[in-house]
Amino acid sequence: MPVKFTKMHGAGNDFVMIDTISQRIKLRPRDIRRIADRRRGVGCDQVLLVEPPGQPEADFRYRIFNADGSEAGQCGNGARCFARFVRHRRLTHLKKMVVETGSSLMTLTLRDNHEVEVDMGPPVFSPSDVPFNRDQEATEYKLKVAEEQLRVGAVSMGNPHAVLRVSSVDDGSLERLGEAIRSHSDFPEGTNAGFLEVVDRQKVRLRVFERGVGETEACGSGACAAVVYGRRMGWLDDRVTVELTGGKLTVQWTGGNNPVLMTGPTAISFEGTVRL
Ligand SMILES: N[C@@H](CCC[C@H](N)C(=O)O)C(=O)O
Repeated sequence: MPVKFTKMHGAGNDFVMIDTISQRIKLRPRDIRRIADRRRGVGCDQVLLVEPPGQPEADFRYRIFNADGSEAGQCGNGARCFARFVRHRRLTHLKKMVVETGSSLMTLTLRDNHEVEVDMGPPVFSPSDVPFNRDQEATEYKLKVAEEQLRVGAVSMGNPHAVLRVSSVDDGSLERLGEAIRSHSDFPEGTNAGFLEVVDRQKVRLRVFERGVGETEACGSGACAAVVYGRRMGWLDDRVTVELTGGKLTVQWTGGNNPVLMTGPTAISFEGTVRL
């Protein structure tokens, strides 16, 4: 079966976008894995499926699948690419649109120079909603990984994130720790693991080991979770530049129940057809 796709990325977090409105197709987890395979398929961190909206307030709906075939509730960089994709494919003339994902309704705004701002909604801290196996909500928790006692923030941005402050993201042990945190049994649905280096109150460096993928060049929801945690801990201001391996994002959060705003680049790499 031939399936048309557009390959995109946001700061190096790469996506295969498939319009299932004009192509009447159903993809199984094994099809997703095949498409995401960097040797046997197109190659990407996530496959995003564009669908007609389910809720009346939404202009579109999209589903997010990690490279391993698992479905996720949120994808910040994917949301930016999604807004650019539906404009590029002339599926809408809107520059501001409401989009439904597995976990929320989000407002996406196209800005100049192919930048897109995403209103990610308020962060969620209640452990049962992250989900994270703790009885009491806290800004920071102890987490035992192998023999080490770590301190992490646990935040849901529509998907689960554990964030750990480190003195340098260039530390050689982060890969091992990232893998161990991603699959830690205290996160019953797994988690994305972010390592945050605070450069100053308005600038951080971040590496993210994503659930269902491994280390990615950027993670939009991970950038939001890291800034939220850093601001709650009193290390960061309301507006922060997040430097990831693949590029920079700007995250703004004024605290409390206010939404987290994330702005960053989008790029179209190529278009093609994959045979499943
Ligand atoms: N790359 C994303 C996050 C994608 C989903 C994540 N791996 C999960 O399983 O929760 C982003 O930019 O937010």
